Amino acid sequence: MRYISTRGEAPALGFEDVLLTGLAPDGGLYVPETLPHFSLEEIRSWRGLPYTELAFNIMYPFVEEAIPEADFRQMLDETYSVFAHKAVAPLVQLDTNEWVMELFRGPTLAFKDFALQLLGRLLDYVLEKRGQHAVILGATSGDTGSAAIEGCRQCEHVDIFILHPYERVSEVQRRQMTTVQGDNIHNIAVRGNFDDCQRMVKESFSDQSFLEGKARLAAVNSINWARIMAQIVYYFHASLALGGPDRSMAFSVPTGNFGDIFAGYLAQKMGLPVSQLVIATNRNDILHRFMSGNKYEQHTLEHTLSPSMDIMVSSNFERLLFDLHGRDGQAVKELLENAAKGPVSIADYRWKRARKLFDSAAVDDAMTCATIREVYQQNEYLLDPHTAIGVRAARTCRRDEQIPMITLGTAHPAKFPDAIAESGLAVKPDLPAHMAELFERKERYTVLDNDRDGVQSFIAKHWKNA
Ligand SMILES: Cc1ncc(COP(=O)(O)O)c(C=O)c1O
Ligand SMILES: N[C@@H](CCOP(=O)(O)O)C(=O)O
Repeated sequence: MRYISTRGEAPALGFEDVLLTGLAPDGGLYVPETLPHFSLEEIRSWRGLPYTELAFNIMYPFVEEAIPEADFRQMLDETYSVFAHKAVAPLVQLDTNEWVMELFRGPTLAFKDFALQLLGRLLDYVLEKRGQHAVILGATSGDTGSAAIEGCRQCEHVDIFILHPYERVSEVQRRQMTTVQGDNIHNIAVRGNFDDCQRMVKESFSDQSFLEGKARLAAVNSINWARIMAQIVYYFHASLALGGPDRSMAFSVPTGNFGDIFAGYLAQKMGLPVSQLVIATNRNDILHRFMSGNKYEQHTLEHTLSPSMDIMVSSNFERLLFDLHGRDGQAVKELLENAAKGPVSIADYRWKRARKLFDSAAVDDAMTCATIREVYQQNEYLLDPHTAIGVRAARTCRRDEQIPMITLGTAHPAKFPDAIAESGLAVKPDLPAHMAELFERKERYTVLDNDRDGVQSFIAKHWKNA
């Protein structure tokens, strides 16, 4: 399997190099040159398999040239054994043909654990094999950071630097990152927003000279193909649990960086019958405005009750644009260069092709709270604000009541007690036992200005072998 860049100018790479490279040198994102395709018969034969077996069947074609079967199986066993539910991603029914898939039963209580528990193991495996050390640099709006730290903290061959927007993540999210002790773990609160953090990360990958050639950067954000790969699996898992592939499914996906929903799009391309994908955004609704009106235009980023989705420059949207433009990297490059200067549209027939599968809705804070209340009153089931946006968008955009609609439950409500309080419910979601003392643990982080050079100097000074 070879991987090519969405900007068309970087050399194609194999899995190991894609894993370690993160962002392509031409600024693009790597995607597989061709996707594996599974027949309905083959998918049907996976019914009832444990999650790890399913994960192996779906992911192995992407990694087989780099990792022997037994080693990959072992990594998957270790990865999914840390989840608190036997089903790994259990489904909860809200109504007839309406479900939430709980993706927050991993150690840091968000869907990021599915990929980052695996990514840590993959990185360690490959770095060990090559005798190399890497400096992990990631940006987080709250959840990727803690999942990356948890997934990579045991890795012998990495230092981890995570940038989060200062005072723009929930207190639980911040403490999940800043209370993990370790000489190789560095949390930086940037006086800016998530887009600023993500921009710094991408610019640092493009020019790594600040590390003076002594180390290479590795990515934990969904710019790293391995993140997307692991997120494809749970679409198959949900479908198989509800009668797929003999019936089609619809998914509603709380969306920010477009990684999770892009994984759903790939699942469909790999043979899973998916009839609808709903892009569910908060007030930072650039993707909804594009999907509903073919206008891609950046607005000022706003702070909402769903902070993990406070994202305007949505990385993985580039991967979809690449497909919509017939995999013409030059066209994507020009489009994104223009998008940085002002509003852009794509050819109408390309946009209409996207609309066959995708719908979208933007949900504001008041509606998020109303949905948390509504579902709690109907089902005694507490949604986190991101999942609530998914449920509201699912109910708004549903095309066919006969088709199961599955909202991805992306985070545990205990991560966002302020949003739950704001919804007016008198319930306080408890943190699980392993996080019971979170508020007593000592925090360690550094606040830096929104200045790339300052952040890079900090990294250059603090990584282990600097
Ligand atoms: C809880 C939660 N929900 C939804 C999202 C959006 O996912 P994506 O960025 O893959 O679109 C994120 C972060 O990205 C998140 O942390
Ligand atoms: N919501 C994310 C933002 C980063 O997204 P990623 O999927 O590209 O890592 C977060 O919680 O950090």
